[in-house]
Amino acid sequence: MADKTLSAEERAGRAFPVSWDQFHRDCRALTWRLNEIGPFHAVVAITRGGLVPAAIVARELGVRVIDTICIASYDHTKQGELQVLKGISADTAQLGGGTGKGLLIVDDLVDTGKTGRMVREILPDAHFATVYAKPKGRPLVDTFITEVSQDTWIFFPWDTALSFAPPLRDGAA
Ligand SMILES: O=P(O)(O)OC[C@H]1O[C@H](OP(=O)(O)OP(=O)(O)O)[C@H](O)[C@@H]1O
Ligand SMILES: O=c1[nH]c(=O)c2nc[nH]c2[nH]1
Ligand SMILES: [Mg+2]
Repeated sequence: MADKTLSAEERAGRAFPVSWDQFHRDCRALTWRLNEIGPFHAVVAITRGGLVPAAIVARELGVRVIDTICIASYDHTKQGELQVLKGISADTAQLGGGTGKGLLIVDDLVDTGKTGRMVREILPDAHFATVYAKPKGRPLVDTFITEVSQDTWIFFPWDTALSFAPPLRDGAA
């Protein structure tokens, strides 16, 4: 049984650090795929992690209508109850005909799929794209670029900073 005293990051065990450069390249690769599926009336970013890929994807696709759906679940690395803090605007809802048809939802990743499931309930006909996907969340995503194992924690460039790494012979992992 999973140890509830450990954070998701501690349970993950493995680390997958992503640089800005890598993230930008992965977002562009995602857009190549999405470009074959669109056009989309608007991009809906799941904040906050979806804001960065949404900006890059919208720029590449030439989409200028961008909205947000604001969901909070993880307090740093512990996932709690999902809270929708803000939904999409009436204008965006109208563009998607009420069910999200022709809208592109963007997030940085799916992990357990809890966030994605909630967004799918709100906009069932929207296209859901993430840059990274872990196996549990993968079935919820229409398009993604890289799958990482469930026991991996992805470190995004906006959550990290460059720091000194001791040489391997001094015991660094
Ligand atoms: O598939 P799940 O297990 O639901 O996890 C994925 C979600 O978790 C993270 O967001 P978080 O709630 O940490 O908020 P943030 O985007 O503001 O960092 C991430 O950006 C996804 O939105
Ligand atoms: O920065 C993050 N990395 C992850 O792997 C993850 N999973 C859920 N939420 C997450 N946030
Ligand atoms: Mg998020």
